[in-house]
Amino acid sequence: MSAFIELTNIQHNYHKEIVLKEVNLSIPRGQLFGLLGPSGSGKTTLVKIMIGLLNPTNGTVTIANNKMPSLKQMQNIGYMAQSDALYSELTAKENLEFFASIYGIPKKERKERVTEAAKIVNLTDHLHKSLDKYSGGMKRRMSLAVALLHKPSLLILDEPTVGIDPVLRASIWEDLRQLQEQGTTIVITTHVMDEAEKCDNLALLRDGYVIAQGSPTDLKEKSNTQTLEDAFLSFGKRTEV
Ligand SMILES: Nc1ncnc2c1ncn2[C@@H]1O[C@H](COP(=O)(O)OP(=O)(O)OP(=O)(O)O)[C@@H](O)[C@H]1O
Repeated sequence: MSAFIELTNIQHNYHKEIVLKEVNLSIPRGQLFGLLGPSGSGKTTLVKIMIGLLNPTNGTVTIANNKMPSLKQMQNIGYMAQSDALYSELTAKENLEFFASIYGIPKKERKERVTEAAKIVNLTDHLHKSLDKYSGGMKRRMSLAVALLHKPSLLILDEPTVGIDPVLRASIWEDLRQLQEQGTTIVITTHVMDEAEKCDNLALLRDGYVIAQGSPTDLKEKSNTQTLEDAFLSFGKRTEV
């Protein structure tokens, strides 16, 4: 059986800069999968290609055997970008209602979905505040709520916890685990090692290639290292010429 998300020979250039050289990746359904790589290694580019926001220069992406971009699959994806795309002059509730209408959630279901999404991210008591009165962490949680509104089967989160304090970060990870238990496949990008440790499987991205793939334990065992950071360095050395 093929994987839920399959990336084959992905290459991407921005003008003359080759950002992704040859990426092959298989992500099984139901996993919390991490893309780990240093800043500028192409993580955002790769997730944008994965969900059909960006056409790769070469290569193919399939999700549930549908070649991307597929409108059908895009409707099942929740995407949380690195920067919050929210309306600061509107309240949290108005933001959620607006995005619910954009997603095409039927009017009679909207109220319930808005309540549910706010509850998951613990913002129920702050729904009537306008977002210009939200802290950075609250805005990130609101972006997660927006990505969850239409109950996507695939959630793609681009560095969701950047700038978030450790307590909120732990609580977001609890939310993610709960969503995973409900059957959601989650792909997360990070360059933070302790977050990468929490993923079921990881792909290590460097210089436009996936230099290794496996569970955090596998990766440490295979590289005979004690930490993911050392594992990353060790796999990196093997690919150097
Ligand atoms: N729209 C664009 N036009 C031109 N170059 C781009 C564009 N977007 C990204 N790049 C370049 O592609 C490379 C990879 O960027 P990308 O944002 O995918 O990396 P990243 O791993 O997500 O980085 P970070 O962890 O800092 O967010 C960088 O060199 C970046 O400058």
